[in-house]
Amino acid sequence: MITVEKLSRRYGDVTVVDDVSFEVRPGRTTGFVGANGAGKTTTMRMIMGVLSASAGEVRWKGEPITADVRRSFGYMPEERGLYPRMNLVDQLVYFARLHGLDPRDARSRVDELLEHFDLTDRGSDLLDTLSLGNQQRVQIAASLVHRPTALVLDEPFSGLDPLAVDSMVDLLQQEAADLPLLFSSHQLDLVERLCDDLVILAGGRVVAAGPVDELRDRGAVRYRVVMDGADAAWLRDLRGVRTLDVDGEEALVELDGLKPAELTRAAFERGPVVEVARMHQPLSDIFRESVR
Ligand SMILES: Nc1ncnc2c1ncn2[C@@H]1O[C@H](COP(=O)(O)OP(=O)(O)OP(=O)(O)O)[C@@H](O)[C@H]1O
Repeated sequence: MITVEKLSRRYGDVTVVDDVSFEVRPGRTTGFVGANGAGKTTTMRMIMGVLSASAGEVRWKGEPITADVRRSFGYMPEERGLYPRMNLVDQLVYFARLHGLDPRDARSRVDELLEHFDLTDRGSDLLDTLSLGNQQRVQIAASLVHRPTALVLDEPFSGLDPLAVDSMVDLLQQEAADLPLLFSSHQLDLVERLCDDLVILAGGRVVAAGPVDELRDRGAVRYRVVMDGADAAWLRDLRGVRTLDVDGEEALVELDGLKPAELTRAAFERGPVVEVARMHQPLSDIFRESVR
């Protein structure tokens, strides 16, 4: 487990990361979200030791993190860092060797990853001849080449189409299922789909953190009512309900005194019903409310 404990970073008088604490647990995917400039990259750089902290510390399995432990992590930096004019095999072997794999092990690991990433036939191609999606796959492969103990990925999915995202997610789930995985992203739908835990940063501070399910449950419970061929506007006059939106046969409501079963009964009394469904609060709402 990676523990970030009261981490701060100042530039002159400006504090860009302010007393940030959270945990990244093994076997769990932790999403790191926040508006542009919230401090995500700065925090990740401090976790990786690329940038020193002004205060606070990073721990690994409860102990202060060391350079050796950091070397064992897989890191995908925001500025990337592969060599555009080097072929895939040579550069992945190079990274594996930098991490201490012997030549034979490095080569077999690279072959394994290229196969896994469906890039075997591109092994001798230069990186910059690959599509953006394939270059991102190589970036991920580079972060996995030394069989890391944890993964810290700065916007690994940016610029990818939905199918490329799905295939990257599959690969990560196969290769890194048991590892602590922290990744930053602006794609909230993706974060919602992938993450077990969430850390929301605003202005350098953690404004919400915890399991995604718990964060969702903290918000108001909403119900979607869909009538069959009848206007749903009657919900506006129902006592014990706050109507958030009505669109023809559909309405979104919050219960304000009424019980769920009473809402369902009231709907059936008004006419044919397609559904009365409890809605999870979307992550985008949690995000907006947290950073407000
Ligand atoms: N070397 C630096 N000197 C001064 N300020 C800096 C420096 N590096 C970063 N900052 C500032 O720190 C703040 C946090 O930046 P950071 O890149 O960590 O945010 P972020 O959440 O990763 O943003 P984005 O989503 O846009 O990548 C920003 O206001 C940025 O301008």
